[in-house]
Amino acid sequence: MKMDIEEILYTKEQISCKVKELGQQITRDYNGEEVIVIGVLKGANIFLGDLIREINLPLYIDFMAVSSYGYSTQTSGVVKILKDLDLEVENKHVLIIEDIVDTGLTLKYLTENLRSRKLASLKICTLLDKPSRRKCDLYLDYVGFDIPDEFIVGYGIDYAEKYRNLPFIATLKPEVYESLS
Ligand SMILES: O=P(O)(O)OC[C@H]1O[C@H](OP(=O)(O)OP(=O)(O)O)[C@H](O)[C@@H]1O
Ligand code: HPA
Ligand SMILES: [Mg+2]
Repeated sequence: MKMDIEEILYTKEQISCKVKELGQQITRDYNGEEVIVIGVLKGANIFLGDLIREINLPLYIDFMAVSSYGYSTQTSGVVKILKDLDLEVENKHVLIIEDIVDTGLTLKYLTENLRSRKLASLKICTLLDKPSRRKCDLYLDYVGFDIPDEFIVGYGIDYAEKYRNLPFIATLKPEVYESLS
């Protein structure tokens, strides 16, 4: 996989430092309240695993699976719920954990869906934000890094389901996309 990498944007150490910072900020802001974190599968899985161990609050974990990118670098724009929550979220503080916000369409859909469930509060935490690509209005409560308009992989994030296990965040060489498209 190493030979597919063009540039490392964030190393394992830089990610770990940012995850600690986010965890501390979330711990302070919720002030001892119980929180349900919702990971958006599959991309957020690794970030969620690291982040929750930096959050010192009574915490419950659930997951939702939605998909819009499939095997492409372009969103289909159509978001489908593939797996819904197991936990009851009415009157609960809910924190959505995402790996990356790009067009924002995935989270726009998810937040609208969750808001109808009478939560006590709803916030979003994303490790990466690509604001230049946004196609809708979306407020992000916690953001790790703002990134430029480049397709990235690693630390849970895939291209055609590959590269999720890279411990860093990186761009791929152009020929990798050509060979898979
Ligand atoms: O802001 P958007 O343009 O909607 O893109 C962001 C979403 O796209 C990716 O997920 P994807 O649908 O590829 O599924 P995955 O998490 O299983 O990789 C990523 O993990 C975010 O959930
Ligand atoms: O930059 C990206 N990389 C991988 N998956 C994605 N889904 C949205 N943006 C991206
Ligand atoms: Mg993906």
